[in-house]
Amino acid sequence: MKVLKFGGKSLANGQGIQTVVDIIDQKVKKGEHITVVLSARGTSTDELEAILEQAVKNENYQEALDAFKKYQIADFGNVNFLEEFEILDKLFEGVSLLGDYSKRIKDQVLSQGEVISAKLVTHLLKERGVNAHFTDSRELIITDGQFGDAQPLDTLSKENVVKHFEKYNGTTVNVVTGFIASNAKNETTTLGRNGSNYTASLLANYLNAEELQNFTHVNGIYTANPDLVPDAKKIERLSFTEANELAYFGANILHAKTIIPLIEKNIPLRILNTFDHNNEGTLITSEASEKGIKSLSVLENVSLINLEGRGLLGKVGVDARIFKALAYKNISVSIISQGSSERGIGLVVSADEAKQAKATLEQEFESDFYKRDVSSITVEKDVSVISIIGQDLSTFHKPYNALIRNQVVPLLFNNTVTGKNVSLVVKKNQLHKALNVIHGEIFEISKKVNIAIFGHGLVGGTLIDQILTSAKEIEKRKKIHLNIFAVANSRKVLLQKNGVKKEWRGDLEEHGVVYEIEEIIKYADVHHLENLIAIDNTASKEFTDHYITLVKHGFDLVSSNKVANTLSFDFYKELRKTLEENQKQYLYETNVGAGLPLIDTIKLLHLSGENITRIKGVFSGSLSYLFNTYSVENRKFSEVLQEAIDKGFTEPDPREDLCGNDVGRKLLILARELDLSNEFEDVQIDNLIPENLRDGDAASFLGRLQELDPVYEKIKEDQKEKHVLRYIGDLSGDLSQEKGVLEVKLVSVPESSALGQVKGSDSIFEIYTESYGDQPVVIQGAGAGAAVTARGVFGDILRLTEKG
Ligand SMILES: NC(=O)C1=CN([C@@H]2O[C@H](COP(=O)(O)OP(=O)(O)OC[C@H]3O[C@@H](n4cnc5c(N)ncnc54)[C@H](O)[C@@H]3O)[C@@H](O)[C@H]2O)C=CC1
Ligand SMILES: N[C@@H](CC=O)C(=O)O
Repeated sequence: MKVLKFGGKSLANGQGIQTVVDIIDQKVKKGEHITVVLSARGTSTDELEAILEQAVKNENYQEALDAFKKYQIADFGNVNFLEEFEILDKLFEGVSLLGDYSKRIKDQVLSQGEVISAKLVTHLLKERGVNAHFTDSRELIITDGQFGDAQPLDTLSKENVVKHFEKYNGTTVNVVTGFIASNAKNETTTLGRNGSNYTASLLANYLNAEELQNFTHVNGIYTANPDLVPDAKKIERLSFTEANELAYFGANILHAKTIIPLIEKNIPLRILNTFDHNNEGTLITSEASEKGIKSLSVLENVSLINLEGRGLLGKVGVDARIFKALAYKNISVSIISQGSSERGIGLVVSADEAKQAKATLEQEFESDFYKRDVSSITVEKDVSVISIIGQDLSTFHKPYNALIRNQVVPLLFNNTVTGKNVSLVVKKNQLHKALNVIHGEIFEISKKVNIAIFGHGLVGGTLIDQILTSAKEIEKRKKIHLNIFAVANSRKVLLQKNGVKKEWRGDLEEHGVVYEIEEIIKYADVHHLENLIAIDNTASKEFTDHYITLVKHGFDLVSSNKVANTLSFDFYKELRKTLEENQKQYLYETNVGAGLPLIDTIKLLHLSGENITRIKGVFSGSLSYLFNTYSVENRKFSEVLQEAIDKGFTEPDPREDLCGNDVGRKLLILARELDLSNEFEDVQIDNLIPENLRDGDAASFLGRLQELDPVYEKIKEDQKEKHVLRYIGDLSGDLSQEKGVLEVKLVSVPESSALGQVKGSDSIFEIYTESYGDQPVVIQGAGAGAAVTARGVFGDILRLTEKG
């Protein structure tokens, strides 16, 4: 036989109650032998309790009582609830007159909810032709006399149940009231909250059921509450021991006491969804899962009490006094943690008891305050407890580090030695983010990385498209979910917390809003977005002003923009200090050599103690293309320059390349990687723009490109034979000193030399070091272009996700 238990939400008016009847009917038709245990319908128990409170205060409860009755009758006018309604009328009237009620009376009131529920379902089943039998559990389950939370007397109860089921067996479906029972004097008692589940597991035990099916309104037990963690996954199988841990830590679908009768007889428990027939739910058996489960549970509405004092050190019995004083006031402590120095003790209590707990402790430690042994007792009101069940300390660093990276610093944490769980107290306003961060870290579910992209021109736009194209594959291979939640230009931003789609350009036009950087930060905060990365694909100085703010608000940074690394050395250091303080990263591999792995290589060589003595080469992709082509082809300088612009090799303002600033910046960035403290002003630059063309805006300059032609024709002609022009950067001098020599210049080199061999838009970097001697490490390849640069930025994003 299977025992089926239906909860309040399943039995609510409308779809619920009809579905419950359908489920039972179908099982009977299939020939299954079943027994049904029911809770009160909808929120009946809470409503009856509220009416009782109104009655005891002599308030007008009639309206609420009428609403309760109306709900119960609803479309079921032909079911007779007169007896139950009369009982309620009398009980409430009495309570109202007396201005008092006992737990005994309360049990009588609440029990009507289950009686009405079972009576109704029995009636509806009979209408369908099912041989249903209303079974009042008060005639079966006998308890001690403790009203409100009675304990079943097993031998007697079992005898009654077995006898009853012998009498009503075969095709009969017993529809049993959950939650309620009676004592030896035949008075109504109740089994406490979750009592209906308890009734169901007692029946399953007494009747040696093959399975207990608990029908709820959720698909089973999840790795975390899906309302708080959208990525939460259903757990297919659990062991009773694991379920017990979950039950203890607030997974209110289970309660420890309801599992014990099942464990005793090894009866599987399946948690099912009344409203989703196709779902197999979660199966709980005595078999331990191989890997051990992990799950997150949350205690909300708790407060953290902190007791501090130097004089507590080594004092005997402080904890005992805390517990005793609080126990005396019936205040339960869910977590206690104390430093080895015993100077501070933190304890978690229910939020509504925090004020009383503080007062109680202040009274208990009054003389210790006087002696200055205790200095303060404070309450942190808005906190929550997250318990990572199945977590031991060997791998706890992973979720913990992820929390810190996301700027969630737990106020307190503790673990059990054998129970394999770690609990963390966090500020309530960080709960949502903390849960999602931990969840992403401990489950083999994709870790979500939330990206804000600033600048969607050539590089930025290509990057967005590259990410959207590869996102699925990356998620499959690396379990990283790249979510672009913001795309901004200098005027507008498109904000989509679940990620922009391939139509982002049109969406930005249509739904983009004017913004300040603070609003993007706030958006990420309000939507609890974790693992934040801001990408700067602008060429803007103004945007770099936001870097420090972004880092302070938990963003890692990636930039193709070179400006931030070439502002004053003071800013350079301040940014790095802020990054360190906030444990954030800043990656900018594309700043020099676009997608080439240059910065990483130099960093590694330098960090490993390799003495870099000189770096020399063609640093600019656009100018490489310009001079490589112009040197060997019989074309006008202006024509080739326009081609470089059209191919997307130049800066947004091409004069930045031609005036040498772009190469100067790259050189300075490399110098600073070697710990040199040069400023931009230290770079000696050959400006390729003749003086008469330097003033004015970019558009007017582009209109006068032909004026460059005679200048460069002469330079080309003045070269030695078999020589070509190259615009190079050169970092030299004694690089062990504070500053190096940084030069950017146009040179004529033999076409057979390494520099002379460079083709297309390739950059070439010769890195001279002590160990490598005269033979430099050479890195060569495409040094400009939207696709390679965007790919380089993408690489930095992936590097960051791996560091996490
Ligand atoms: N093109 C290339 O080969 C390479 C470019 N880079 C760098 O990539 C960056 C982007 O270059 P492109 O895409 O070619 O430029 P672009 O001019 O095509 O795009 C720049 C974008 O930045 C936006 N923008 C400007 N100021 C902004 C602000 N304050 N806030 C938000 N958005 C702002 C503009 O609206 C535009 O969408 C530059 O810093 C460049 O130095 C780096 C390596 C190679
Ligand atoms: N304009 C730059 C682009 C890469 O940094 C270049 O030409 O190299």
